[in-house]
Amino acid sequence: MQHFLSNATYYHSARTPTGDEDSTPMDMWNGYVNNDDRALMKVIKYSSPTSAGAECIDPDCSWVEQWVHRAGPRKDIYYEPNEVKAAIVTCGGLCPGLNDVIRQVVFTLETYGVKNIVGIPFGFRGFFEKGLKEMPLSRNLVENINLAGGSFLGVSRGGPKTSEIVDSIQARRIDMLFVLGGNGTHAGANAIHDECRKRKLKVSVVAVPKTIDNDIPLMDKTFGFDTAVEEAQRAINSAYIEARSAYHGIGLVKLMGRSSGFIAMHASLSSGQVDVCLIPEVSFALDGEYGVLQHLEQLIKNKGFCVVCVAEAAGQELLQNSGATDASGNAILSDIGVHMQQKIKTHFKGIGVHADIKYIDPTYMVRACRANASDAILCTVLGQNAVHGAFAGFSGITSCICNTHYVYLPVTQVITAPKRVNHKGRMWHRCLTSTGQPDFR
Ligand SMILES: Nc1ncnc2c1ncn2[C@@H]1O[C@H](COP(=O)(O)OP(=O)(O)OP(=O)(O)O)[C@@H](O)[C@H]1O
Ligand SMILES: O=P(O)(O)OC[C@H]1O[C@](O)(CO)[C@@H](O)[C@@H]1O
Ligand SMILES: [Mg+2]
Repeated sequence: MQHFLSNATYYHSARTPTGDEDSTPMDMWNGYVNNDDRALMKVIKYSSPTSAGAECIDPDCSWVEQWVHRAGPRKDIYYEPNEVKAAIVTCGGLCPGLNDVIRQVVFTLETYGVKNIVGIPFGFRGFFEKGLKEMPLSRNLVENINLAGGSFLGVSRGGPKTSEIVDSIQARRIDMLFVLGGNGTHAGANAIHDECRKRKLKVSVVAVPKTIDNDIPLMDKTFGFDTAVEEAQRAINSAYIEARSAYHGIGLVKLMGRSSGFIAMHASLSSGQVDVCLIPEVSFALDGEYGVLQHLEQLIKNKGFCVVCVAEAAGQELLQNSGATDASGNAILSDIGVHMQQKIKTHFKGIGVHADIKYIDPTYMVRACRANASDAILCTVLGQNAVHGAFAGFSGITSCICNTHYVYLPVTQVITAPKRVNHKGRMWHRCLTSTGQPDFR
């Protein structure tokens, strides 16, 4: 999908180099990314599949180069900016940085010369629900939205069928659709892209990977994850202070993560205050000689207090499952935090040892805040690159960071399955070294 219509005017003349900055002759340097530029996805050569965290394509783990499109502005662009109508939609749950991305998408579109920019309110529902009107967007309007958390456009789960969304895209004459969301949203974006191709519509569908869960494969991280970890750390710190100050204090913190334990693992690592970290990727027993409760008993005996961090999806096999799903079809989890709180209380009562349990569930607090510095920068780059990708004529891509480089990945590649913590990987083992916890099996 790359038939170039015009030359890009993305760069301001003030940014054109004077010729002094480097040795590239003035007439050759243009500051644009070449269409054939690629980034290497993986840089470690594992000599054996038994190496810690090895990700091998072949059984013998031979080196396979995987190149991906480098993101950034192209000299030749596919659309006439003044004819473009661009729309932005934010789907799924909230995530720090949504407003930063919306803002950068608007800024970058305007820099290209796009005048018709709209926001679709409340996720994919905004394409369908009567009474939800598209919101005209401009630099002036979005100038300060990054100062607050949430989504300026609103979010939602569930919503219309793909064909209805594409009917709406067609009726609204949208040329570029920027879709901000997690794995569900990416599946939605892919379905929209496919339907547009089927109908031979010239629409660029470009996603930006958002989720505090960090569960989208192939990329270093999703925006919002760092901020969520930082906020989660505050909850752990409070649990630590409460536990440390109480006689036989046990601080218990439950952290979000629908199907993966990245937030729990990273917050445990970064806080350095956690004695036991439980994630869904590693099964554990609560009862018995090698169970968590026995270990807590030892911790209380030996150091007088302890802190436990449990991911919300951990230990689901120990609980009754209602089978219920949310509007997007995601399973509704049973509450492992409350379950553990009760189990710990009962256990210590049963052995006649005093224990003071302080349970903290920060829930939405880790994601309803504004982006921290590192996420704000990531959002800025991903948002700008999303627009460059659309102008380059790409569709069905996501703007992300791989192996520290900014790239475009085909959406189809990132919706295969949610990324999960590798229990044989170095990071999980670092976490175990830090907490000092044994295997609970
Ligand atoms: N397989 C799918 N095909 C088409 N649309 C989908 C699919 N899965 C989810 N969606 C749509 O994508 C939107 C967001 O999905 P979902 O609620 O799962 O959030 P998400 O993008 O995974 O973000 P979060 O990380 O917050 O859960 C919803 O409106 C949902 O209807
Ligand atoms: O926003 P809701 O529907 O309450 O969903 C909560 C879920 O969303 C997330 O915050 C992001 O996927 C998960 O960590 C959590 O399980
Ligand atoms: Mg999801």
